[in-house]
This record gives sequence, C-alpha cells and structure tokens, in this order.
Amino acid sequence: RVAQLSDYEVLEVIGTGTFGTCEKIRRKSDQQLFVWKRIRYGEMNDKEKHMLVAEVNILRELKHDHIVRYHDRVIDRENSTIYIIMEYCPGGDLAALIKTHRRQRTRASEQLIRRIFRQLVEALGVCHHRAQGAIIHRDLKPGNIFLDQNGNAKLGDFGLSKVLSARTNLASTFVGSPYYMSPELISECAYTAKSDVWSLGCIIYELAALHPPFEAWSQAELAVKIRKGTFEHLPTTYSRELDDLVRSMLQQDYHLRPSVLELRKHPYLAYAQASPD
Ligand SMILES: CNC(=O)c1c(C)[nH]c(/C=C2\C(=O)Nc3ccc(Cl)cc32)c1C
Repeated sequence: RVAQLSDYEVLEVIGTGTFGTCEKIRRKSDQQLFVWKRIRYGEMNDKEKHMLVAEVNILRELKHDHIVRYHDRVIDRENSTIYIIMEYCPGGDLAALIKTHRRQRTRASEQLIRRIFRQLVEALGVCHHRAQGAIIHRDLKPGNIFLDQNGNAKLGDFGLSKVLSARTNLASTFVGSPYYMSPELISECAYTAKSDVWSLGCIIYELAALHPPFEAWSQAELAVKIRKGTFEHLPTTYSRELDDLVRSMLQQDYHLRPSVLELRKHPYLAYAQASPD
C-alpha cells in the first residue's frame, strides 16, 4: 500500500536545510513517531533531481543499527514535493550535545566518546566496503549525526554522499596519464573514503575538546590551518590512546590515515575489551 500524507500528522518543525524541512510526525495508525524530510524539487535542475533520486536510493538500501533508518516516501506531484520518512532520533544531533557540554563547562565521558566512535566506524564500514561500490558520505559533521533514546549514534543525511562505483577511480576519470596531474587537480578530486576518515577524526576530536581541531574566522584562513595541519592535543582527562588514534586520522597525507577497516580492528575500538570504563 503506498503511503499517503494523510497517514501522518505533523507535530513540529525540527530543522530546515537548503532544499527542505525536517519535521517530527506521528503515524495515525499506531501513534509511532517518525521524521520526514520535506523536499521541494520544483526548482531543482536535472542534476539536483538526479542527486535526490540517488540519495533516496542510497538511503533505502542502507540498513544498519547506526545509520538513520529510511521507512517510506510520499511523492506529492501537485506541489513537486517529496517526503522522505525516516526513524525519529529523540536525542537530537551531536552538535547540540557538544554545545550543551560547552555551555555547562562539562566534558563528555571517554566511555561515551568511545561508544559513539565505535558506532560511527561500524556505520562507515557498511558504506565504504559495500559490494556494489563505496558510498562516501562527504558531509560528515556533528549536525549530521543523531542520537536515539539510548544515546546510540546514527549516521544521517546522505545529502551529498556519492556512490563511487568500482569503475571510476582517479586515473580513469582523467584523460591522459596521471603522472603529469598537478597536485591541486589531484587533491580536488581525491575525494576518497579517507576523506570521511578525516571528517570522523574532526568529529571525535570535537566531542572531546568541545571545539574542532582547526578553527578560523575565514574560509581562507581555515584552509591555511588545515593544510598546515597542526592542532592541540586532546585534554589530558582523555587517554593517550584516544589522542593518538584521533591524531592518526588527521594526517595530511590521506594514504597514512587508517582505513575504516583498520579502525575497526584497532584495540581502542575492539569490542569485548576489558575496558577501564
Ligand atoms: C534540536 N534537535 C532536535 O530536537 C532533533 C531531534 C529530536 N531529532 C532531530 C533530527 C532527526 C531525527 O530525529 N531523525 C532524523 C532522520 C534523518 C535526519 Cl537528516 C535527521 C533526523 C533533531 C534535529
């Protein structure tokens, strides 16, 4: 049975983005809570429409405990609007959690940070090592990670994720041999799974330090700092192991950064570990 708008009642707006609005909704049949992203596609060009279809198809197939679950969609052709119905995460997003700790001058426990770190590595593992080709999120940030009622992390908003099918890799997407490609051309196009590892490093760093590793007043100054690559160690209340692991994810040379598979095997994130916490 195709879902209808009238199956749901809107409770409140919980976020607005470029193309759409995120609203908390309740299914009338069983009072269950969901969220829908209401996206107007009327003003979208063909490329953006294609990306939207790609995003919905990616969401539909990603079923994992730590990725926000897609439930259904409703297309309202009259108003050129699509409603993507997803699981409700009562804990809100990580950005709000970080802001609360900063305002209250309290620190997130290492146990919480380690749990969220482990859960996001699991979620990224599903995306990066998918049989049909890696899905790179490309827009990982605290505002795109949500918490369920038990404080478990859920990777959300695959708005920009890009399916890098096995076919297209760096060399073949350029005419001629790669030997003569300039560094900036390579760096602009080397958006790889390791770029998500860098972003995840920034997120875990910010969960501990309550500010990102690289900050600046302007985009230009930020680019300089990111390329320089120097940043403070985490507060000493956190283990040396966490500091070292996050540092390894924030290395300039993306070949040196651990892959998600290597992160999963790292002792700090291994399950069934006799952990101090
Ligand atoms: C202040 N923030 C909130 O209260 C909040 C809550 C309780 N839930 C959310 C967000 C989502 C939520 O609850 N489920 C979601 C599924 C996909 C996406 Cl992109 C976002 C959400 C937010 C932003």
